[in-house]
Amino acid sequence: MLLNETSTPLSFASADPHSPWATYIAQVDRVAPYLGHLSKWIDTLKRPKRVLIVDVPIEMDDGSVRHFEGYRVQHNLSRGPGKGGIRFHPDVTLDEVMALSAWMTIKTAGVGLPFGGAKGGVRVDPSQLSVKELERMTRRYTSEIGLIIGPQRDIPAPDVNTNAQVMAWMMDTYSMNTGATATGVVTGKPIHLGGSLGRVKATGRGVFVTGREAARRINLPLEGARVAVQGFGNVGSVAAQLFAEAGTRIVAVQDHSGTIVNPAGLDALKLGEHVARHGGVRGFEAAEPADSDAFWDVECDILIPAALEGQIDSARAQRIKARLVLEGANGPTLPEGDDVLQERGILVVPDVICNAGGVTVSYFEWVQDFSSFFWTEEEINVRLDKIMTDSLRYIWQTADKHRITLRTATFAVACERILSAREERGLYP
Ligand SMILES: NC(=O)C1=CN([C@@H]2O[C@H](COP(=O)(O)OP(=O)(O)OC[C@H]3O[C@@H](n4cnc5c(N)ncnc54)[C@H](O)[C@@H]3O)[C@@H](O)[C@H]2O)C=CC1
Ligand SMILES: O=C(O)CCC(=O)C(=O)O
Repeated sequence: MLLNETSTPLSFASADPHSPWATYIAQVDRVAPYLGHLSKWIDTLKRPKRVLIVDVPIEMDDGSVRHFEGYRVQHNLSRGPGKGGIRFHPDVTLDEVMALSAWMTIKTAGVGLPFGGAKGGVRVDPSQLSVKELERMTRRYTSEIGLIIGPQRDIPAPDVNTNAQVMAWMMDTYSMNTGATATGVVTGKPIHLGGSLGRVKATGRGVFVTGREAARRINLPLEGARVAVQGFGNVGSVAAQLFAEAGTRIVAVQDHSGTIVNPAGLDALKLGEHVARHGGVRGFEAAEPADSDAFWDVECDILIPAALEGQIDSARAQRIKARLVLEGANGPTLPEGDDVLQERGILVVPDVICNAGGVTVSYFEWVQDFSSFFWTEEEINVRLDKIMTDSLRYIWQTADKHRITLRTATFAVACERILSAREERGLYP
């Protein structure tokens, strides 16, 4: 009988100790002492199950041909098909997609969804492509990863710089290639194509729900609380709007275009309209521009990083004024940043539970597509709220029991589920 797993080091992970994959590995190492006998399977979590690197050549509008590098990583499939978004960004790397897929494994298990973890990406700046070029690239990428995705195998969804239109092209391409309409192959689709009501706002809504519960526990009234948000895309804008509706003041927003502040609170809906028109927060009239680094010194009660990874290192963690950090983004805090925030008594609701609202409603979409029976938005929001609230409560009990952070507690809850499934399936799931 095999007692312990051993593994050779991965040859394709980045050597950078601050890379997203290195961050994920440090987080897994922290949970090992809380896994009991299951810790002998932990190497399973330190290696992606399957990594696909694809060449995506497309014809540009001027007739030239350009090649883009794309990835789909299935980190773990012990509990069900792979699930996770697709990112289009010029800085996408394999290391990053591996980490994002691994965080999906933890996230789906942490909220009890019957999925494993996967993620995909293309190294491209989509703002430099025409709509037709973007469509051609999406379709070619989908055909290339068509080898490993499918409604029962691995189900992509939106992430940074991808949206319902991109999901529609992916669904159509997969359906053409397989010869039958397959709505369940992606989630986050337009409503007419089997998309779910509530999916667009689901991730931001989940950030709000977990934030509301965490604020209640630390006796932080939302009425009048000051909120700073980094990233005003799908996740950040919806979270900001829901927090504003709950009576908070949005005092600072940063995105790729700039940083704006207004200590009296800015109108999140109007800012959303400005971003839709101008492509970023820069130039919003009802706020002052600020230096990008000054964002980390802003006087606030709640900080919502909702942009990219690796934003909160130990130096920034020393400067943050908030009492509560809600990780809308995946991987925004480095392990050393986590340590500083913990020492300073700043509560972090980690990505792997905080932003799980998106994949939860993706699960609802997948279920609705299979049953061809669609729910009302109210049903979706009520079920989402319950899953997020119940999951956070259980994670909090685990954190209290072991006196560990919410991040390590979410990993403990999730890893227990993943590694039990692995053990029950046998040696080689
Ligand atoms: N869309 C979804 O359903 C989910 C997204 N997430 C995570 O949330 C984060 C944001 O994703 P989305 O809102 O979907 O993407 P998005 O593409 O809609 O928005 C991204 C936002 O980040 C900003 N940004 C980009 N680079 C930046 C920089 N260097 N500094 C400051 N801001 C910058 C952009 O300006 C934009 O406002 C990502 O970490 C993503 O993985 C997590 C769970 C689900
Ligand atoms: O909705 C999904 O399936 C995945 C969303 C995602 O990529 C994430 O939670 O990071």
